[in-house]
Amino acid sequence: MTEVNKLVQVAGIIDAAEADLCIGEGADWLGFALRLPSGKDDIPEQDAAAIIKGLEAPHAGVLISYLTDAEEVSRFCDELGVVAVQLHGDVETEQLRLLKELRPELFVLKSLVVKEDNADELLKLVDDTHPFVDMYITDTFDPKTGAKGATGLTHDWNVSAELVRRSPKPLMMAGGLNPENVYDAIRTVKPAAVDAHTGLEGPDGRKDRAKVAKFVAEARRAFDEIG
Ligand SMILES: O=C(O)c1ccccc1N[C@@H]1O[C@H](COP(=O)(O)O)[C@@H](O)[C@H]1O
Repeated sequence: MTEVNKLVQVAGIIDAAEADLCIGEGADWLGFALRLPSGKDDIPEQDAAAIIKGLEAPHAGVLISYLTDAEEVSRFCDELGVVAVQLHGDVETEQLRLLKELRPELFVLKSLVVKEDNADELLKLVDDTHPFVDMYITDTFDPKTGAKGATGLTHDWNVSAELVRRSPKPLMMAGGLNPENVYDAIRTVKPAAVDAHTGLEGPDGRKDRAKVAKFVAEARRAFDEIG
């Protein structure tokens, strides 16, 4: 697995062509959002599994999920062949503990959904869960829709920076990142990794090659500068 530092992830992969495009332009990890509460996944599970199984290290597939039950998460990760899972639901700490016990080798990312004034709540979540989490991922709450992922919205980067300073585990920064803001985001927040979904899409809803290429290049430039 890629060293989980200076890592660039692209989320919301919808088919093999898009996966090839992202890997070709230098992304490290690919995120697949599956079993979404809406019931409208962008890619069939068997297609995601086939892409994930074809990825060669250091590239890896990541399950993006709202599942909250450790055994269900573990089974689904097995079916897909992922080495990492990103948990966006309200997972109880006990389920995170159980997941680590069941699957110590599985790389677990837990989302921290930044709202207007929930920084203290997120810091407490980090305090409670960090022994069972490998990396945190920020995301942005959209108060208009109640959405907690892939909103395309940025949040207060001061909160992200505070989370990076206070968390004993590394942090992947996400939420409204795009080729134009990722350089400043990394220099301001100093995360270990970055991730983007909607900011890399063209008007057709597919990943835009030029946007992915610039996102990766700008992220690498900023990571090199922060050392
Ligand atoms: O990618 C998705 O479809 C998704 C669905 C449900 C929860 C999270 C999801 N993706 C994560 O959201 C962040 C931020 O997205 P955006 O860049 O603001 O559009 C993205 O990095 C994914 O990890």
